[in-house]
Amino acid sequence: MNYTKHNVLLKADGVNLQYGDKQILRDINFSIQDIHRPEVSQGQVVSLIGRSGIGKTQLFKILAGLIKPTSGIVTIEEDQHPVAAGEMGIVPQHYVLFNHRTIYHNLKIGLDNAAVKLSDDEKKRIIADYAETFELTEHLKKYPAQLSGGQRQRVSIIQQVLTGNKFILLDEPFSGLDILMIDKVIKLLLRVSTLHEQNTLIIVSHDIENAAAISDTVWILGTEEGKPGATIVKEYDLCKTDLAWRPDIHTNPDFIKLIQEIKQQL
Ligand SMILES: Nc1ncnc2c1ncn2[C@@H]1O[C@H](COP(=O)(O)OP(=O)(O)OP(=O)(O)O)[C@@H](O)[C@H]1O
Repeated sequence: MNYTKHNVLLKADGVNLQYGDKQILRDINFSIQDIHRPEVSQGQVVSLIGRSGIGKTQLFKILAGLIKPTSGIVTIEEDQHPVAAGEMGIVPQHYVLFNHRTIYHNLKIGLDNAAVKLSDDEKKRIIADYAETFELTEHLKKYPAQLSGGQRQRVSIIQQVLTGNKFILLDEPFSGLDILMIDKVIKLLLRVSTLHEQNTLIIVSHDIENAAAISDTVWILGTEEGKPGATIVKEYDLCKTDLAWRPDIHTNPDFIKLIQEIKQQL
């Protein structure tokens, strides 16, 4: 498939994390580049995959600017400034919707936090549009407890899209969802990734198959013999191997082989 890679949008440079004398992350280096595809407004979707307890959540927090690494730096956007808390949309593992507010109000919180200030009428119209596009119109007056886990997850993702942040970090976005809901969340994420050229989704997960199926790049977080802490042990560029942006990916023999290969590394 035709594509080119341009400016660096995010870079992790020599990231180390230590708690006391315990090394959690070691020398993490990767960069996300702006992908261009002819006739598609194509954003970026990358996955950081690793087994439970390896340090994914710590890396997630560093990428989000929520904790500082012991050494190294994460820089973002064209001017490559150090990331600060609040610059990335965050969809945590246990989605944090406000339980005493309706879905409408939860989505409005996203717009209230947007850099662009909008009138209440404009907010109403935008929320109605998004709800329609993402099949949530009938739920706008409900409270989070009245929705299924998958529906809440989708609201949480849309809330972050509405903030206008181009970077959205998702911690285990498929966990606790049944297969149909995973499918809906995947469709939503793919949609979000093509809403804007620079939209960049960073998925942190141990769900290899679903994460890889929507990614253009997969990094494996693992350990190396004799060395403490987790690092990127392998990078898979799925654009290069023609396994990105394919609707039929789950049945593609090369993709199935890739999943087997990744599983052996975890
Ligand atoms: N504040 C802390 N002080 C010391 N060690 C910590 C602290 N927070 C996390 N750790 C350790 O860091 C390691 C990585 O934890 P992390 O939560 O990032 O793993 P994870 O890959 O996200 O796991 P899971 O998939 O189970 O959520 C664990 O060994 C954990 O015990």
